[in-house]
Amino acid sequence: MTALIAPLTHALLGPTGPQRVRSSQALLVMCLYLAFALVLQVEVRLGLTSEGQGLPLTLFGLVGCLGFYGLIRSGVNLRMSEPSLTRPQMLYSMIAVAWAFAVSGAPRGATIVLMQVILMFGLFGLPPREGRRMAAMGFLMLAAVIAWRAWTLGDPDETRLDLIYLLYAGIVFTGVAIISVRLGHIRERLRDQAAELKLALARNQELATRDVLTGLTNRRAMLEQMAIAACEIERHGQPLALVLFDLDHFKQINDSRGHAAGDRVLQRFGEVAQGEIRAGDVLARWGGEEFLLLLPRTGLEEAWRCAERIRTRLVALRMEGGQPGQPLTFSAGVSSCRRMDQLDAAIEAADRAMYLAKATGRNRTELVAGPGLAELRQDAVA
Ligand SMILES: Nc1nc2c(ncn2[C@@H]2O[C@H](COP(=O)(O)OP(=O)(O)OP(=O)(O)O)[C@@H](O)[C@H]2O)c(=O)[nH]1
Repeated sequence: MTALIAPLTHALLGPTGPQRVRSSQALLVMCLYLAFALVLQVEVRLGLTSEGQGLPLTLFGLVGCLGFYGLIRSGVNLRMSEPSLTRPQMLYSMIAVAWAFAVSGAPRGATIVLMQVILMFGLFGLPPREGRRMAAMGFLMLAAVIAWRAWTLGDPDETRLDLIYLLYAGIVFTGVAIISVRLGHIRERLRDQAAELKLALARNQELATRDVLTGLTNRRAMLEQMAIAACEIERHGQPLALVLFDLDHFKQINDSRGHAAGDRVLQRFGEVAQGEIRAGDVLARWGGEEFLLLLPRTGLEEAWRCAERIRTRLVALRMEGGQPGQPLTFSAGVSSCRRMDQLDAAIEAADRAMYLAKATGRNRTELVAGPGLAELRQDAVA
């Protein structure tokens, strides 16, 4: 049974998404209309409405329902300024109801309820002002039909009754207009709350992924970024490189010039390094005075050059370092990773290389092992 229902639903409503919602609403309106046509037939059978007047109205409604469903199901509505077709559907239905008021005999007053149902549909799909405009239009349609009836029938009793119906319609439609204003306020509040929530989420995301002092990516977010970059290796086959920076003699900056000065140095280093890397690279504050640079699709040599570029730039700025008379410098370790499962080992290798740089005199960039380092260094100096 379910095997039958799913393709049938798909054929009737189309794939999921806004178009399916529109198709199902058009079908729902068609069902309501069929119920209305049935009641109209009962009126005809009971002799309250003439058959000659009931049939064209039934056809009018049916053509409208099928037409709107066809427009939506075929996707033609997507080329229109209002793909939901709420306004034209409402107008069409209101004309049908006004027509029903014109041709129904004694039960015509009940058609006002139908007009109300149509306006209620509009409450959800239209802005409040449009909803009010529709209510006014419904009222005017009824008034026009009543005027036409008074003109053609010339029966004062019927006209008096019609005017009473019109007054009731006025009350009902005013009520709908008031509800539309209230709904509009609720919708506005919901929109504001959704915007605030979005903002709060973005702020939370920022707090969760950024280092408060430097504004750089924090350690937790960096781990995620590295995992993503490592996954990418498997797709395009190019390695990723890591550079771990540790500012030299940083403790002495704190000790001699104070913690706030140390903070400013950390911030400044972040800015300088950030200015020297490519858009796809990620610089993170890894710990106290340690920074980790992730370079996707980059080999060891290129990463080493990048670290040296940052070092040259930093030294050129001649920021005051921890040692008296010496500029701020860093020691850095470079490593790379060619497989996802090598990522932890690559972080450790960068750490070991950084300690090697410290141990061999600071203010330098090291690789833990591997050939080519001497040549790299010579190239960099040249
Ligand atoms: N101002 C400031 N200092 C920090 C922060 N985080 C860590 N530190 C300090 O950074 C210093 C790191 O000192 P050490 O690990 O001894 O290293 P160092 O003095 O840079 O010496 P070497 O690394 O051997 O060159 C410590 O004094 C920490 O208190 C921070 O957010 N702000």
